[in-house]
Amino acid sequence: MISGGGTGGHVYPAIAIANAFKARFEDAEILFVGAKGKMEMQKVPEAGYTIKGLWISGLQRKLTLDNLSFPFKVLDSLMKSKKIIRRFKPHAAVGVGGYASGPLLRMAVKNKVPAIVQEQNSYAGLTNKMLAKKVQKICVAYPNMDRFFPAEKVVLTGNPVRKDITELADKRATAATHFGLNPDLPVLMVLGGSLGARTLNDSMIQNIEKLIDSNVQVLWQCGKFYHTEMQEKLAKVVNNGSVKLFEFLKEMDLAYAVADVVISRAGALSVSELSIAGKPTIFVPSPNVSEDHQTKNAQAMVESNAAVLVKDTEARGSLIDRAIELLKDEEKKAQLSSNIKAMAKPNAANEIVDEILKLIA
Ligand SMILES: CC(=O)N[C@H]1[C@@H](OP(=O)(O)OP(=O)(O)OC[C@H]2O[C@@H](n3ccc(=O)[nH]c3=O)[C@H](O)[C@@H]2O)O[C@H](CO)[C@@H](O)[C@@H]1O
Repeated sequence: MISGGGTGGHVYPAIAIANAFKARFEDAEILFVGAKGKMEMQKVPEAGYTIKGLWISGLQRKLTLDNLSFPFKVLDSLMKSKKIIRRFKPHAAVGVGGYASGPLLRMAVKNKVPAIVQEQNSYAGLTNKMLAKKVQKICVAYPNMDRFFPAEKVVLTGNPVRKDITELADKRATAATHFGLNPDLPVLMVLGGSLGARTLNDSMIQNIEKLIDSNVQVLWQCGKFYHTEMQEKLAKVVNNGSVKLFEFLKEMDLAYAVADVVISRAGALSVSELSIAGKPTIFVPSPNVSEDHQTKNAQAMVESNAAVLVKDTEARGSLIDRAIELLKDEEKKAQLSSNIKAMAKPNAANEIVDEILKLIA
């Protein structure tokens, strides 16, 4: 049983673990448990798995009507989790962070189901911190996570990444055809995390003409909340077809394969995937996340000269110029590519499956 979600940064590692488990045990039965109305309720069935939804959300920092219903939601989710666990009788439960994994994993532990959590970030999330005392193992992606978790439970596996993203060699030509790009001209990919990023979108709109004049082609993922607005704004500037706007990229492997330089938020999974893909990257960490954890995620890369960091507050001014400069600098691109690749942990999903199997045994 695998539980969690809310954003791509939780959902895709969950799917990667399920796929790695299925690859070893074809007949394994896997059930996902997510939060009603959240991204996992759509993405998990698309990946071929069954998911059940709990009525659960986060606690808001200010007093809202939603907060009044929070205790009821927790109680309802705990009861529903208990029922789901009793019916499905899992051999193990894995929590990937996000609202639903709290009640599900608590109930799993209470019902003596071996339990693991997977923490994607260099700064531990609230749900995982609460579960840490109860579960048997905590699979992490960054060193020194015993600041948050009992040291004897921590295993450094890296973040589980979808298999197609670990196999990019020879996909560039197919990818260029797929996106309608000229394989001989440079490609910039702009990635705002699973939900899109206002700063990156504004920087793009302000600089479209500069990019086109520099012969740069762009794969620009703007996020579902910004799509209509960006489409309208893009229609007003001259676009010779070399700027491709997407609400959400389904074929991330192809997008990574064709990108020469990437501008990205520093969500944990983006960082892990870009490392595996070996892409020269400019990270613009989101300032809107707890404890500024995206800056911490990106910092590890920057300290190893494996990526460039531009602060969110400075992005509107200089980001696109720096990307154009980097696209032209072959030496710097090669150096960043080889250094970021050295940080990759492409076997994480399999190592997590090993940990699950040890617990079951
Ligand atoms: C705003 C916010 O709360 N962000 C958090 C969220 O990130 P968020 O979900 O935004 O970002 P991540 O970078 O961790 O993961 C994004 C995932 O979505 C996929 N993807 C993205 C765009 C797209 O068009 N298509 C696509 O498939 C990526 O390939 C990746 O697998 O969870 C991460 C992991 O806990 C945290 O580090 C982030 O700080």
